[in-house]
Amino acid sequence: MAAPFWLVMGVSGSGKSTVARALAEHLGGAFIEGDDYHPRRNIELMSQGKALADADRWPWLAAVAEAATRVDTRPVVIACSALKRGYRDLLRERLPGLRVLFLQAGPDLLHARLDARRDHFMKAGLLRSQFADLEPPVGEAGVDVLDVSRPLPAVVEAALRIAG
Ligand SMILES: Nc1ncnc2c1ncn2[C@@H]1O[C@H](COP(=O)(O)OP(=O)(O)OP(=O)(O)O)[C@@H](O)[C@H]1O
Ligand SMILES: O=C(O)[C@H](O)[C@@H](O)[C@H](O)[C@H](O)CO
Repeated sequence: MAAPFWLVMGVSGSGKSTVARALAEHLGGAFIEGDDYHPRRNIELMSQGKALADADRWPWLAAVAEAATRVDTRPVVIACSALKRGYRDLLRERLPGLRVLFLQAGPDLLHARLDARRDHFMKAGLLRSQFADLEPPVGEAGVDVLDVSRPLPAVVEAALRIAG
């Protein structure tokens, strides 16, 4: 049976929004942009170049999960950093059958992509803290790893192959 929920996760600049949106479109599902569910204070912190702490993230993750359950369409494809194991466990608990796509690339490449990105509150300076917080999901149930150092069409094609 097709998975009802997909989490596209990784550090800032790994391509979560881009890949999740493309995947949702190809699967005929709904797309949820995790960033839309941050409390305003979180956006302010990140805009000031300050990393979020666990306490800032829990209410956000709960809001993302709730938004996903409110959507009627399936599958629901969610772009959300979900950097730590505990964050993913919260999402798994609330979104049964959740499949995870982990977008992986090195800091230098992602730094360059963030530097080139315009009009976004999240700047490349926070990348170091993102990698420091990252607990790769490798070995957790229902996880696939995508090498996103490749050009976008190849990444999307690989994501579609995984999603069937
Ligand atoms: N495979 C790729 N090759 C080249 N550029 C890419 C690729 N994937 C994404 N990008 C570009 O990298 C930038 C970051 O992508 P995107 O905004 O989707 O990442 P994100 O993980 O959602 O970031 P954030 O968490 O900060 O919102 C964008 O400008 C996007 O167009
Ligand atoms: O978990 C976090 O540190 C943050 O929430 C970020 O990852 C942002 O949501 C996003 O990735 C930036 O656009």
